[in-house]
This record gives sequence, C-alpha cells and structure tokens, in this order.
Amino acid sequence: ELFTAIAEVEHLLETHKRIIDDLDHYIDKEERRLATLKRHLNIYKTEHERAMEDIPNYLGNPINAFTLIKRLTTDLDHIESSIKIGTEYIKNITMNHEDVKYPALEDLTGAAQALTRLQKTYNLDVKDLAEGKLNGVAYSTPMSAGDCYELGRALYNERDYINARAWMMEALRKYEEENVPYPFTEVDILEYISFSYYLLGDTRSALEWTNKLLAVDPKHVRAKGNVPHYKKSIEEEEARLRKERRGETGSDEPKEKPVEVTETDSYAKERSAYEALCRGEMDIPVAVSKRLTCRYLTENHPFLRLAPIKMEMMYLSPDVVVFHDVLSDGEIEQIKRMAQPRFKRAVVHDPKTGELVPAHYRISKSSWLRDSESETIARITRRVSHMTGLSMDSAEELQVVNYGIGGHYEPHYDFARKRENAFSKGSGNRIATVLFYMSDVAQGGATVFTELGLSVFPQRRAAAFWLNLHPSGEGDLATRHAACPVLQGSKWVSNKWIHQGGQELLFPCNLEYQEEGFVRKILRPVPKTSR
Ligand SMILES: O=C(O)CCC(=O)C(=O)O
Ligand SMILES: [Fe+2]
Repeated sequence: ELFTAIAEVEHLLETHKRIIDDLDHYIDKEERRLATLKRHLNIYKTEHERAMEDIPNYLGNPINAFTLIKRLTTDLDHIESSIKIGTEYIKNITMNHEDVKYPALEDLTGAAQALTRLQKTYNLDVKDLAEGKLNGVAYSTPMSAGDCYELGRALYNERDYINARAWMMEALRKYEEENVPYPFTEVDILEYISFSYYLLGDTRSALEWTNKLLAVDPKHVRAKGNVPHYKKSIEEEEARLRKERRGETGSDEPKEKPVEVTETDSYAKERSAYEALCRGEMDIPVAVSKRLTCRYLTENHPFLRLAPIKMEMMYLSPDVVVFHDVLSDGEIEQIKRMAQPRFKRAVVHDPKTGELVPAHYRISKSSWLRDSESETIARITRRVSHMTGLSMDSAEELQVVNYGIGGHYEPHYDFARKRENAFSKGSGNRIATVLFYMSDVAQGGATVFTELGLSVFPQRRAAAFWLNLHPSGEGDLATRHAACPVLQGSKWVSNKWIHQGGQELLFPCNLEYQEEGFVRKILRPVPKTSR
C-alpha cells in the first residue's frame, strides 16, 4: 500500500539505489546480455539522479511514481529472468535486501489507476501523458513502449478496457519507433487491443485488429480461432438491425421509455461538477462573490488582539472561511515528523457491514495526534478554538493526512448521517471542520464543494473552516465536499473535527436551518457602527 501516500513512496528511492549498485556489480562480472541490462540500468540511473535533485517534486509527479514502481516490480522480474546465466550473486536481487522496502503488484495497479483517474479528471490526453507532457509542457521522462504496455495490462486486468486500449495503442506506436528488445511482442499488443475492443462490444474493430495481428503472425492460434466467432456475431447484429429497420421490433414495449431521474443521473451530475471544480473551471455565483470580503479577526479571544488572524470569506451561506498563515513552517514539519511513522492507509465505513475498510475513492495515509503528546499539538488546538470561537471539549484528535499517487477523496459529508453514529461518542455530531493545509500543491488537489460550486486550492499554512450542521443539529447537505486527485506534488493536510458537545452555552441550538452569516455570527464581526 505504498502508493497510498507519496511520503511512503520516498522509501523506494533507497531500494532503487540498491538495485543500481547490484546491477553495476553484476555487469562487471558478466558481459553476457549486456545490451538489455545496460538499457535498464541507464533508465534507473537517470531517473534516480533526477529524483535526487528534488525528491518531493519528482515523486509528486504521478508518472514518475508509476514508472518508479514499475521499475521495482515487473521490470525487475524481467531483469531477474534475463540474467539467470549462472550467477548466484544476482539471482535474487530482491532476497538480498530484506532491510529495504519493495513495492508490490498492488502498488503498480494502484499507480496505474491513479494515472487513469488523473487523465479522466483533468481531461489529459493519453498521447501527451505518454510523451511525458502535461498541458503541452514537459512533465516527466517520456514513457517507453514497455511503460505503456505495463500500464495497459494493469488497466486491462482491472477491466478498464477503454483506457487499456488507449495505452496499448500508445505502446504499439512506441514499439514500432523504439526498436528495442522487450519481453513482449507486437502481437501481444495487438491481441490486447482486439480483446479490449471485443469486450467493449465493438466486434467490427475487434475483427479488424485481429486481422492486423494475423498479418504479422498468420499462425496465431487464438486469433485464428476468434475470427469466425467475431464474423458470426457481426452477422447476427446486422440481421437484428435489418429487422429493426423493417419495424419488426418483436415486442410490444413502447418505443420511448419515460424519462426518470435515477440515482445514476444524480451521481453523474455530481461527478461532472466535481471534475469541473477540480479543474478550476467553475465560478461561484456573482451574487455571492460580490459580497465576499477579507478582514483581520481580532475579537474571538484577547490573544487575537496581539496576533490578528487573516480571514478570507470564500462563500456565504453556508459560510466557508479560509484563515491564512495559521500554522508556522516549524509546526508543519513537526506535525509531519510525528505523524508519518504511524501512518495507516485511510479507511471508510462500509455502509453494509459497518466495518472500516480501504476504498478506491479515498487514497491517502493518515494518523492521529493527541494534545498530550506535544505542546505544539495542544497549542494548535487552542488556536483552533481562538479562530472558530468554539469549544474544544469534544474535538477529535488532529488527523494528519498525506495523499498518495493521484490521491483523492471523493464527495462526502464530514458529519455522520445515521443517528447512532452521530451520537456514538456522547459528544454529538461533527459540528465544524477545520482543514489545515500543510503543503502547497503544484497542480490539482483542490478541496471542492460540489453543491456550492466552490473550489478551494491548498495554500501552505492556511486553514479552511465551515460548519457541517444547521443550528437545529441536522446535517447541512450543502457542505458536501471532496479532495481532488493530486496531479503534481505531495499534498499534506490535517483535520480538526469539532463536535456539538461543549458548544451548548456558546452557541445555543435552535430549530432553524443554516441562516445567513452563521459562521460570521460565531466569529462576532465588528459592529456596523465601528466600520
Ligand atoms: O484534503 C482535502 O482537501 C479534504 C479532506 C477531507 O474532506 C476529509 O478528510 O474529510
Ligand atoms: Fe471531508
């Protein structure tokens, strides 16, 4: 599960370095198969140097992270099998190094899925990505035919035939250009392309590509076997179409079904808003934006008179606020140092079993820090109280999160929707969220509010704040939000979730819905007369 946090992928560079050393030694001893080995070694070396120049920037690039994992999984298998020739020394590279971490095939799949997620969310062109370009600008080393093939294979095994086909097409193009020996052949690529077409229901194209395959290898048994099968299903399809054109539908069903709004429709609508927001393509309504202001917050606590907090309104009703420069660089480094050794892959509640399980829609690693562990953490909790005017009596510990390769968290609410979950700890539901940004993110990684049409891009040292509940205590559905996939960079955040318990006197509940200026009211704005 290395792929679920970029900070963990960094360990692989040590492993990466070991492999370089071993291979170097081996080449001194053995001259056979030198061509293949040297090619691999050169890639490892160049990439490693590039990585060492600026590790966070290098690993923050998901293509680099993918190819790094690939070099340490499937490429390594190929290396091992191509150098079997009597060298006990190098036979088991992976066995000699028990002290370093190796990625597993699951990491390769995770990284491949991440690339597809990024490609879909940010409308990236497969060809550009394969060339190592992002929005036309150089982004990473161009991918090789082998990289594209391995990515296509991982996607095929995940049954993502559309993307598998797109990457296999790139593999084919590069294979023809590169002219280097690979453990797979052009025929293998052609076979993946035709199977993908077939499985996508495009039998004509499947047949066309099978014929291309047979032109290269006329004896290919599986391909020869498939041709009559494809032809038959094309004929059947044509017969059905002819029949339909003659008006013989063969059933009494009405031709046009009534339009219903289904769950899938609302899912698709949210999905497209989510992706557009991630790309920063949506603006909030002018009626809201023209009323947005910034000011210094000085009133919540006497301490703020000495150190006012810069407060920027991002949305009104429900209010979303960003406080600027509320963490220091030293605090951020200390939080990361404390959190990382305890990282666990993020889990979500399985609504069926109620158990905590890893999920593809939340790719990150996280851990929890208590106030009692360090004065820094306790100070940050006090600052949250000053910032928000809320009691920390029932707040959760500080949750520290690092996102993985293409890491994200799909649209969700922070409050518990089931009564039994909302009151399980006796402290009530999560009334408010303070989300600290502990890194800038070069590209992607916005926090987006799908109901509001609001994108908040991370700014190191800032914190976003909003209330999740109406004054009545009911969850505010307008607070639905998500963390967009990280396109470039390593995104670190921490969450402080504040509960209802302890706010009773500060902030009495009533039966109203989230009213105008709810957050602004808690933050006790300067009275109008003094403005
Ligand atoms: O990382 C983000 O931008 C949002 C994270 C989030 O919503 C959560 O952890 O609940
Ligand atoms: Fe959240």
